[in-house]
Amino acid sequence: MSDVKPFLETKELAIGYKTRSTERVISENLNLTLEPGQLVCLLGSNGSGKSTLMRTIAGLQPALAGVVYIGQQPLATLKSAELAQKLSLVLTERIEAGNLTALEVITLGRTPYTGWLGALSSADQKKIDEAISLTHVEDLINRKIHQLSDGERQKVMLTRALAQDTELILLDEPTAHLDLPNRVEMMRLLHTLARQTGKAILLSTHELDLALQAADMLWLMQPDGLIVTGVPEDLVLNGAFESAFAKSGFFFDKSSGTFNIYQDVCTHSICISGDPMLAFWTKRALQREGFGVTDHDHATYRVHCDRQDEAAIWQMESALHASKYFNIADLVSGLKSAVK
Ligand SMILES: Nc1ncnc2c1ncn2[C@@H]1O[C@H](COP(=O)(O)OP(=O)(O)OP(=O)(O)O)[C@@H](O)[C@H]1O
Repeated sequence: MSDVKPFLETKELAIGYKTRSTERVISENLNLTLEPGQLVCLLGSNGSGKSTLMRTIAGLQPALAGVVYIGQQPLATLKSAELAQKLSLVLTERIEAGNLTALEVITLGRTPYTGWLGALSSADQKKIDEAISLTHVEDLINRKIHQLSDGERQKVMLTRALAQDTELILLDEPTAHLDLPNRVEMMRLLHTLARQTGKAILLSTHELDLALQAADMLWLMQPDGLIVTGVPEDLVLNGAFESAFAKSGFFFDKSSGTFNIYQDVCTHSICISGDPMLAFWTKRALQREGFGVTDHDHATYRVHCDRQDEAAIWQMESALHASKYFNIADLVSGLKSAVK
C-alpha cells in the first residue's frame, strides 16, 4: 500500500442520472484514487459513462451515492472558490468567451486567487507566463478566442487550467479536435507535466493507442458498468483492455498492441520470416487479404522478407512456386495467383 495521500479519492461512488421518478445508475461502488504526479487516462466506449464520471468528480452533477474526496476533503463541503484552487476542468465544448483574447482567457485562470476584479500580483503573472511557456502558445495569446481553430483553442484552455495551478486537472477529451502530431504532442505534454509538476491529471479519451503509451494508469469503463484500473500493460495482458472494447468485427492483437479487423481467413497459411519491420507490415497486408499468418515454417507458403542494398525484397516459396517481389502489392498478387 502506498502512503502517498491521493489528490482525488472516491468511496463507494455511484454515478448516473436521477429524476423525480427514475434513477439511472451508470456505474457504482467506485473506489478510485488519483495520486500526485500521475497521468490517468479514462477509457471506455461511446456512452459508457466517461463524461458522467468526470462531471461528478468535478462537482458539476451530484453523485447518486458515495463520496468524492478532493485532497482529503469531501467535495460537497468545499465552497466553489476553494474547489477552484484545487481542481481545474477543461471541457471539449466551445466556450462563450465573447470578444476575449486568448491571454485574457488564460488570465481568468487566476480568478480563484484574485477575485473577478482583482489585480494580478507578480506571482499571478509568473504562473501565467509559466503556463504559456509550458504549452508553447506564445503565438496565439493576442488573438481573439473565437478566431482560433478548435485545436488552438484546446491548447489555450489547457494553458488556462495550468495558470489556475491546481493539484488536480481534469480534461474531457483534450485531443478531440487535434490532428495526429498535435494529439501526440498534447499527450506528451500532459505526461511531462504530471511528472515535472507533481500534479495529478485525469483525462478521458478515445485515443487508445496514445493512452496505452502515455498513461501511468488506465481507468477502463467496461460495458457492464465496472471500472477496472491498472497499469496499461497489465490490463492488456490480463485481457481487461480488450474486453472494454469488445465488439464483433475486430480484435486487439496483444503482440502488436493494435486493434485489427477480423477477416474471413482463407485456408492458406503463410509463414513470414525475416526483417521484423518488413514482416510486421507484410503480416498486416496479408491478414487484410484474408490469409492466415503463422510462425510455423512447415506452412504451405513461406515468405522471407529482407533488405539488400537498402532495397526490400520478399522471397515467396512453396512446393510448386518460388518468386521474388520488390513490394507488398506484387507479393499479394503473386500469392493470390499461387493459391487459385
Ligand atoms: N442528462 C442525461 N440524462 C440521462 N442520461 C444521460 C444524460 N447524459 C448522458 N446520459 C446517458 O448516460 C450514459 C453515459 O453517457 P456519457 O456521456 O457519460 O458517456 P461517454 O462515455 O462520455 O460517451 P462518449 O464517449 O460518447 O462521449 C449514456 O447512456 C447516456 O445516454
